Amino acid sequence: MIEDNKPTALIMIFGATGDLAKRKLFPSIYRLFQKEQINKFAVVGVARRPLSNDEFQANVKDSILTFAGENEKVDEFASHFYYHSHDVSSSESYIQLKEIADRLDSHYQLEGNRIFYLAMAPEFFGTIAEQVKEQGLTDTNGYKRLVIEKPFGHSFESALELNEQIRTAFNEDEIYRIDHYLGKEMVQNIEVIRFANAIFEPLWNSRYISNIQVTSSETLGVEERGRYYEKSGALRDMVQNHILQMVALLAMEPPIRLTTEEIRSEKVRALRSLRPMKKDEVNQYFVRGQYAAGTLNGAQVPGYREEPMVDPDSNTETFVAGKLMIDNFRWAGVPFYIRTGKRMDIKSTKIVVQFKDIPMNLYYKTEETLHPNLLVIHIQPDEGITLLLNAKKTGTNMKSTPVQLSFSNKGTDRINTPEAYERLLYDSMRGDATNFTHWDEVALSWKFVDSISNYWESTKETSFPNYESGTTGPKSADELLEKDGHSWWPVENLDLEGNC
Ligand SMILES: NC(=O)C1=CN([C@@H]2O[C@H](COP(=O)(O)OP(=O)(O)OC[C@H]3O[C@@H](n4cnc5c(N)ncnc54)[C@H](OP(=O)(O)O)[C@@H]3O)[C@@H](O)[C@H]2O)C=CC1
Ligand SMILES: O=C1O[C@H](COP(=O)(O)O)[C@@H](O)[C@H](O)[C@H]1O
Repeated sequence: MIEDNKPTALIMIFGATGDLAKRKLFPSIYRLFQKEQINKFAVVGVARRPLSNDEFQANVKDSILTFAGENEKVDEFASHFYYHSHDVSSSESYIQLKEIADRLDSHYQLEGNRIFYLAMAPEFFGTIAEQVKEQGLTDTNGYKRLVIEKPFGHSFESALELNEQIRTAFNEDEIYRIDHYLGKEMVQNIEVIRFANAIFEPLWNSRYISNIQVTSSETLGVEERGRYYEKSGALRDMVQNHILQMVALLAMEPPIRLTTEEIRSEKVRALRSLRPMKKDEVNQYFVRGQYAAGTLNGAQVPGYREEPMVDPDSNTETFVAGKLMIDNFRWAGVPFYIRTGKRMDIKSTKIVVQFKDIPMNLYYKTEETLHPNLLVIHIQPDEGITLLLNAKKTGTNMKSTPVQLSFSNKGTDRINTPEAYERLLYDSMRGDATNFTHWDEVALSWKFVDSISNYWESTKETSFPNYESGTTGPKSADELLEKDGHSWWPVENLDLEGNC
């Protein structure tokens, strides 16, 4: 059941001295506090390094000033934070953690509600879940919920093993698997655009849609995460989770009700319809890339193989482009093209829905430039929607020109737009699991991705590095669409300022 009143909870953050806690979690809890969406709460930070409560509170304040950009009531906010130095692999200190939790529960009247937020390396996820149960931290009168960060496994097998471990302590409806893309405003908007507009849903199928393109490009390189990324690559890091989640939202059937269960079950059905690939078909549907040195924003940047903790002969992909086919009645024959990569020319996530030309266009096609109708969903950094239509060119004799109808979130209340983590934390406190991934979605996504990664790992890509930093990726990504008579819509030109 979703609680609508101000939720109360004791939030235990495992990994409270880490990067995620500092950059995302503390500022998000602060914003909920500042907006008075929560008032009865306490946070226990857990990590190994020795810190007093005062030192930890000072770190929290520092994070708010740096990443939330405000300091109103920051002392009062930080006073809700406590610290417990604890090695999560040792069972003894969970007993002290339980004592702290029980004390804070009664001090702040938290009704026994507990959130266990795992902001740590994934190898600890299973142990923590088992220990909090064994040491009695989950024996509480209120709710107990596990919020778990990515990566959720490395393959279907490892994800299954992890899932079985955490299920010994938490039921599926108590597990909140974070996919931060599901907290983004415009990702949440996909359903509304589709299902609240009479003009789209009737056209949302293979009769009217030519292809759908999902691009998530980054300018950042692998930074300090070489150790993790070497074992992950772009396929596991971005496609298995964020990109397939966006595809599921675009492809799913309308749910019969807007409940967590119904929405998830439609997403699962869409993921089940993904066309599986045999080994010898992978190259037909997917291409991979790895960045070389290049120039980005005027500065010289190193290639992937020169990054710290990266093998100088690495076979890891930093770019993926693929063609997904969804073999069901609605989508038969419509390719969903996806691409994502690091060190590309711009930071941008966009969805472009390209509609088919209508026969009338033969009549109006007076110029080679006649534009197909496009619906562009701008996920980030700009947020909004653009619809590209054709209209009469002023003063000419029935010549057409593309025109845009644009909506930008910037113009409304962007300042108050909650960040992804803020929404997701709030949802987990309210018991709304809609924007978290269910095990069935995770399992299907891994099975799909495994068929590609197993093949890629067994074959050395001799062309690596195959794209320069600061570009749109390897040529093979363009060729993938050219084979079908399509091409990528250039995301940098499909902006909300009217350029196309
Ligand atoms: N950073 C980000 O932006 C994102 C991170 N994530 C995920 O979030 C998780 C955390 O990432 P991030 O914050 O970057 O990682 P960090 O390496 O910055 O932080 C790791 C944390 O774990 C603690 N820790 C490590 N070993 C132990 C141990 N044995 N017992 C107790 N505490 C321990 C560390 O503190 P200490 O050394 O004091 O013990 C530190 O607080 C990962 O799963 C990552 O994939 C997901 C998306 C984005
Ligand atoms: O999960 C991840 O996402 C980020 C990209 O997130 P965004 O919100 O900035 O688009 C990516 O950089 C990172 O490698 C990956 O682990």
